[in-house]
Amino acid sequence: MNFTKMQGCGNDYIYVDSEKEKIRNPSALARRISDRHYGVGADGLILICPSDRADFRMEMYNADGSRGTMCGNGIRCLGQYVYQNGKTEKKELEIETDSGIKKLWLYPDDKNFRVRVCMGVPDIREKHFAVSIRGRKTEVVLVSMGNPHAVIFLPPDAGSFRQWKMEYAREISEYSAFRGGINAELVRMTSEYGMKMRVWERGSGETLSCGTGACAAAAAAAVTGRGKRRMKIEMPGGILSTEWKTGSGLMYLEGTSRIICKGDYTDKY
Ligand SMILES: N[C@H](CCC[C@H](N)C(=O)O)C(=O)O
Repeated sequence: MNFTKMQGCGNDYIYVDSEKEKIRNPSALARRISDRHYGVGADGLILICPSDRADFRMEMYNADGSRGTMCGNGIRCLGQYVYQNGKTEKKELEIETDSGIKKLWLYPDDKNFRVRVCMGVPDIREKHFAVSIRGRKTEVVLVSMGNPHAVIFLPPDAGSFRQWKMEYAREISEYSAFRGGINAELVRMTSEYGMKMRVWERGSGETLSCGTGACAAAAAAAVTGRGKRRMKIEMPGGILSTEWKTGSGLMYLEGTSRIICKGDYTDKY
C-alpha cells in the first residue's frame, strides 16, 4: 500500500489515497501503521477520499484507531497533498469532513507550503467547568471545534512549558465526565496575542501540536478576557496562527506543512 507521511507543526499523519488503495478496515490500519516501532509511526491515519459535496473528503483516525471528527493540522497537510500530487490545480479548496465542509487557501510558493483554513465557528460549551481530580480542583473551558477540547489556563509562573506535567492533561482528557474522551490543552499566556500550549489528544496521546486545539485555546482565551482575537500559539512542534473574525464569528487557522516521505506499506492491513 502506497502512503505518504506528512507533518503539520510536528503533528504527523500517514496519508493514503483511498481512490488508489482499498482499505478494508481503516481503524485497524490506523492502529498498526501509527505504531512508532511496529508500524511506520504517526499520530494517526488520514484517508483522502472523493466527495460529491466538495473537492475532496478527509477521513481521519487517531493512533488508537478511533475516528477523529476534525483535524486542523491534518486538513492543512491534505491541502498540500492533493496539490503537490496533481489531484488538483486549485489553490482554493473545499474539503468535506465529519464536522462539515471546510475551506482552504493554499500558498505553495512560500519557502514552506502554507495553508489557511476556515475552521468554522468555535462552540464555547462551558467557560468555567469545574474538574476535580484526586482532590485537585481545576477550572477548564470547554470548546468544540467540531471535536471536543478542554482548555486549562496555567498561572504565569507555571515555569518552562517543557517541564509541565502532561500526566495531568492526560487525566483531564480521560476524565469520566467527558464521555468518549476529550482533547486537553495546557496553556500559558505570554501576551494578549501569544500563548504557549501543550496538548494531550484523545486517541493519540501527547502530540507536538494540535490545530483544532490551537483554535479552541485561542477562542477560550478571547472569551475569558485573556487574549485578543489574533493569536500566535507556540507548541513543542512549532507555531500556528489563528484569527477569530468578529463579524462572521469564523475562526481561521494558518501554518506550514511538510511531506516527510513516501513509502510502500507491506504489512497486512
Ligand atoms: N485527536 C483529535 C483529532 C485530531 C486533532 C488534531 N491533531 C488537530 O490537528 O486538530 C480528536 O479525536 O478529536
